[in-house]
Amino acid sequence: MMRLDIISIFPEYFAPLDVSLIGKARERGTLDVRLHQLRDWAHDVHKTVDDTPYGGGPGMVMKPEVWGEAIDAVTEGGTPRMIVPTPSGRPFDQELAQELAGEPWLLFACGRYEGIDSRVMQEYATRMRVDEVSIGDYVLAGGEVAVLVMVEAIGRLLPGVLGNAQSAVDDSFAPGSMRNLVEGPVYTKPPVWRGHEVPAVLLSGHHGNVARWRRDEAIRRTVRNRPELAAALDPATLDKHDRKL
Ligand SMILES: COC(=O)c1ccnc(N)c1
Repeated sequence: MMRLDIISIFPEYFAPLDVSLIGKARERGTLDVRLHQLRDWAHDVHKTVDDTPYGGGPGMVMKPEVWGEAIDAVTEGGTPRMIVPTPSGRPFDQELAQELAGEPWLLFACGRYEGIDSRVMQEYATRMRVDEVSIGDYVLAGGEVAVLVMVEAIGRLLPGVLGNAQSAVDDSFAPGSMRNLVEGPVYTKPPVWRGHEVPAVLLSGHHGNVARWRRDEAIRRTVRNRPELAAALDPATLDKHDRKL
């Protein structure tokens, strides 16, 4: 059972976690998701959670006192792994998703505005693992959508969540045989659709040829769409493939 705590001023953003895979994992008791309204720990009449940045500049910064009270209350002295979504964080990737899927307890701190006062991360790093994590090189209005992305990527890796555990192994970027590779094209019935035929090898029933064709297509697509990943591929793999390109 993994426990997920999410602190946000927009907990309603997380309604989607009640549906589909994550919803089923919660029903099954694989995931224990707890949502918290940050403003519950802001005591002034306006429940203020932000203020102007020291040093000047645009936007607002979230106050350390409010976050400190919220995290203390939510963690009750325990030590979850704390994740703070931010554009300036370490890149979230399949490898980090796999790593986080192995954690018993995650705490997501959703920042809005220009971010959370940096002393909050400093304070909690003294007693738990704190990672600032980015889901890509673009800026959002708040961390909530990033948490939805991470929770879905992590949740589908938990035992019993995916119908077929094998599909997580074959995922694009998955550690092992798909490392630094994206998946190739997929097909289903009918065998011909508007004159477009499914590649014959996939109908051949020859598993060895199918596996080789899939790997070649994965390399081909990686070279085309993600040259920087293809550059990291074992040259022997590419070399064998290139002769066919
Ligand atoms: C406020 O949070 C963000 O804008 C954010 C969080 C995580 N990844 C990003 N690329 C942006």
